[in-house]
Amino acid sequence: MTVIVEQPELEVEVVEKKDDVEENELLLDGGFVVPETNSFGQTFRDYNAESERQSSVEQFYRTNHINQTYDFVKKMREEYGVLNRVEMSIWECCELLNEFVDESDPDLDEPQIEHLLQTAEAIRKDYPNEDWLHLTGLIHDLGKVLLHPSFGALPQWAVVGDTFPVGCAFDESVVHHKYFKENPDYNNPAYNTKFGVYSEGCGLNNVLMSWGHDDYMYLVAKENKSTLPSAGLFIIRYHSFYALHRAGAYEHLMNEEDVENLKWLKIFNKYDLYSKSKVRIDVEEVKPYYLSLIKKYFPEKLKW
Ligand SMILES: O[C@H]1[C@H](O)[C@@H](O)[C@H](O)[C@@H](O)[C@H]1O
Ligand SMILES: [Fe+2]
Ligand SMILES: [Fe+2]
Repeated sequence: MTVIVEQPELEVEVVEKKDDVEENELLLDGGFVVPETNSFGQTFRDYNAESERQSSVEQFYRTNHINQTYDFVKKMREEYGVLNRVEMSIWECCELLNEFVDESDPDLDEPQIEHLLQTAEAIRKDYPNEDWLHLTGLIHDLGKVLLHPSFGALPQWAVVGDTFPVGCAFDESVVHHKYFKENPDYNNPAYNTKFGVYSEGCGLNNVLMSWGHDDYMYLVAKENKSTLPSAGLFIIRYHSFYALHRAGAYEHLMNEEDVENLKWLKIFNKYDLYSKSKVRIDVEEVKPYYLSLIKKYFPEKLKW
């Protein structure tokens, strides 16, 4: 049986700068006001700025870059792709994330559930009609449950942080690129050329990405037959792929569908990144709305 899922239309709107917006804030499409500083008062994603998190974030990336090899990713995809660990609903999973703080994130030290709700609510304000995008905001980081003991308590380097393809050369634009020199694939001629094991336009679906919460959550959504549109699944799967959506690297691996979906990912990224703040959302107040979306796009219980 073929299920045809309607693709959302992308309307690009140019928004005039409002008078009441302060000079140091940037207005982007959708009307979202991008703050200049993160919850520590520093510029976003500045991996070299001296801050209380700088050195631990750098250590995080060192371990991540050394250990994310082609063989490691293959093994993890096989092991976790079978989804035989836990049965639970999407909301139960959101609650599980309450106890984790992401060690790779220079901008936020709040529990993850705060970040999920902040992202979803910020999108909802600017794109009230795209309910699939609100839900995508809510669930995009749920793959971080891999940190939980019932998922084997994976180390942070195998769960969070920016992602990148394995099986071809690591692009210079990947954060803390220098640490790849200690990755065994770095000197492997099968994996260290521009295309490596891939070919021009092969499509990201055929590219192995470093293992973490993105690809895992994509597998969960797909295997449990979520009816989210392909742009939603794409966002979940590649939202940490900053080398692509920020720096434009690896475009030679994309196919036409990727090019379309990337437009939505770029929109999504602003909300994912810039909604990080100390502003608290009242969980109980927004919960009924998100439960209704979960019901629309997911089965009651999912295999994880
Ligand atoms: O530190 C962050 C965090 O782990 C996010 O969830 C991930 O999507 C980002 O790409 C990463 O840089
Ligand atoms: Fe993420
Ligand atoms: Fe996120």
